[in-house]
Amino acid sequence: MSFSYKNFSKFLLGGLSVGCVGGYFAYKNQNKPIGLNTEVYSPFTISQITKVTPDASIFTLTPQGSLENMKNMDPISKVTIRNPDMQVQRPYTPLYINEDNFKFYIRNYEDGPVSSHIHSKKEGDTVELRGPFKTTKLDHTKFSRIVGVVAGTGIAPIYQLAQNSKVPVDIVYCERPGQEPALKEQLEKECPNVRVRTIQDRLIAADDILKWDGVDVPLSETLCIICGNPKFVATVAGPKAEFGAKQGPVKGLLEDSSFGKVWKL
Ligand SMILES: Cc1cc2nc3c(=O)[nH]c(=O)nc-3n(C[C@H](O)[C@H](O)[C@H](O)COP(=O)(O)OP(=O)(O)OC[C@H]3O[C@@H](n4cnc5c(N)ncnc54)[C@H](O)[C@@H]3O)c2cc1C
Repeated sequence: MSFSYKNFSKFLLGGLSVGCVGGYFAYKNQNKPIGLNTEVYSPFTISQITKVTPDASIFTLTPQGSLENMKNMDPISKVTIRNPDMQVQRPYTPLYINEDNFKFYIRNYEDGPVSSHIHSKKEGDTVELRGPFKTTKLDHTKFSRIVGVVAGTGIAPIYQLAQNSKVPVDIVYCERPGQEPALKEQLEKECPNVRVRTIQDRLIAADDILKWDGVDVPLSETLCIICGNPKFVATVAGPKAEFGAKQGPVKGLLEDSSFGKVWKL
């Protein structure tokens, strides 16, 4: 078979087209952000901001790159968000995992470099995320009931866990007087296994955590998770050890409780 000039031109043209199309996609992919990953920060668009309290909002963040690492996450997972101007990062807990976007409940601290950075943004703006990371090595699946003792945005990790747990979850939710216990009704509506007890106008007591009606799971099979600022955690279960992820001994209100495990987040 002779290979004419005409055939050769067709061959060359075909090759060039394939090369161009391949090159275009390679170029396009090269410029597309890689999506959520643990190594580098990746851009997310703020697709919605919903004000929940005067100083806290729910931010819906949509990845500008691949959705791949948004799936198959285990509770409790977190990501870090950074303020690129100051090179400061902080952990945040998505309320829902394994979705196409993240919803975060974030409180604004005026002197806080990362929370104020996020709150300075408007819908359509970009923030940078890295993750996902496991928040704790605790295996919650070993327990037949979970009690969450939370303050303020400490509701976020328990919210995520409750969404992904089939066992009963009883939550003691402490908020400042006059401050709306955000997400309470939403959580109870979405999760029939969840009950929320709110404490706003007084200090939390041991009975608030221990005494619930209609419980048939012994405390020895119950996991108690505490999440809030360090002072709150110390009041309920004693301070966490200062270095590393060490729990420190159980003190405070739960010192004499017989929970199967007490875990400070
Ligand atoms: C595992 C994990 C998950 C978290 N998830 C969330 C989340 O989903 N939503 C959320 O809003 N926050 C969450 N946080 C807290 C968050 O990481 C930051 O600490 C918080 O947003 C403040 O960061 P910042 O850089 O703005 O201020 P910082 O520089 O950290 O602090 C600024 C000021 O605010 C005070 N402050 C900071 N945090 C608290 C607090 N919790 N209570 C009282 N005073 C405080 C500090 O004492 C300081 O005066 C989480 C923390 C951890 C460890």
